[in-house]
Amino acid sequence: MQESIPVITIDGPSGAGKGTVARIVAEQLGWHLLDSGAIYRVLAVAAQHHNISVEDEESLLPIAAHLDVQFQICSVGEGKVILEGEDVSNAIRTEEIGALASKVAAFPRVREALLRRQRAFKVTPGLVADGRDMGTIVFADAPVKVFLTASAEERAQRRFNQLKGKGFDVKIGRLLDDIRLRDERDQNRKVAPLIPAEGALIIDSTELSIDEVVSKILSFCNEKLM
Ligand SMILES: Nc1ncnc2c1ncn2[C@@H]1O[C@H](COP(=O)(O)OP(=O)(O)OP(=O)(O)O)[C@@H](O)[C@H]1O
Ligand SMILES: Nc1ccn([C@@H]2O[C@H](COP(=O)(O)O)[C@@H](O)[C@H]2O)c(=O)n1
Repeated sequence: MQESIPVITIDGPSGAGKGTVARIVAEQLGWHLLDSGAIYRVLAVAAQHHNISVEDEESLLPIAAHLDVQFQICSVGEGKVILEGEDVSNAIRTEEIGALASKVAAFPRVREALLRRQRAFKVTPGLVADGRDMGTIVFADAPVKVFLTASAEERAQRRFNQLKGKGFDVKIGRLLDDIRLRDERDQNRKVAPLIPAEGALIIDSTELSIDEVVSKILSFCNEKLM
């Protein structure tokens, strides 16, 4: 029965550490993982491939409805994203694609078209889902909801370290501007804005290590699920 499958939702702004802690929590519990931002990023790349403007909701709809994407698990914590047969795992991780993703994500009908695909990740024994509206919309009935945040400066620094480590040529000032712009767009859009879900545990990770955040989430889970 689909209803009895537990879901932990982790929402929050870009660079707060959602993906990192979601992966660790999912590994520790042996549950499935949904990186919902990757779906919006893939849609932005697909729009580029098909020469469709990210401002054109009507033309984005058929691509969103029939997105030919596979999320392949290669080894623990490692996955490949395949769009129309092409490995786009690195291509979707740039800040440029993050910004385009937040534009396509502002369209209500695009979000609607991607709902079923996201909900299909809810399979036994459980799911850890990270994004912007996991606890408010996609899995509104989840028993455990977390809102993870950090200062914009800290998030820009983390993103800088992450992208540098992957060999991208990035500037911290530009990253901070991008993060602020994306926060603004995600928080103020008309549909599924980035806000904490009712009952969510709010964690400010500015001064916390990854392990400390994971431990807070696991304690909250124990409290809610036991
Ligand atoms: N508490 C923390 N302290 C220091 N670094 C962290 C912490 N949490 C995450 N990081 C690092 O910050 C970077 C960004 O984290 P992550 O990609 O998980 O963020 P995110 O919230 O999923 O971002 P996005 O929504 O844009 O995908 C990663 O390199 C990660 O290792
Ligand atoms: N549930 C979600 C997840 C993501 N988005 C939008 O996609 C952008 C990229 O997401 P990342 O988590 O990979 O950075 C993000 O800025 C959001 O606009 C969303 O709307 N809902």
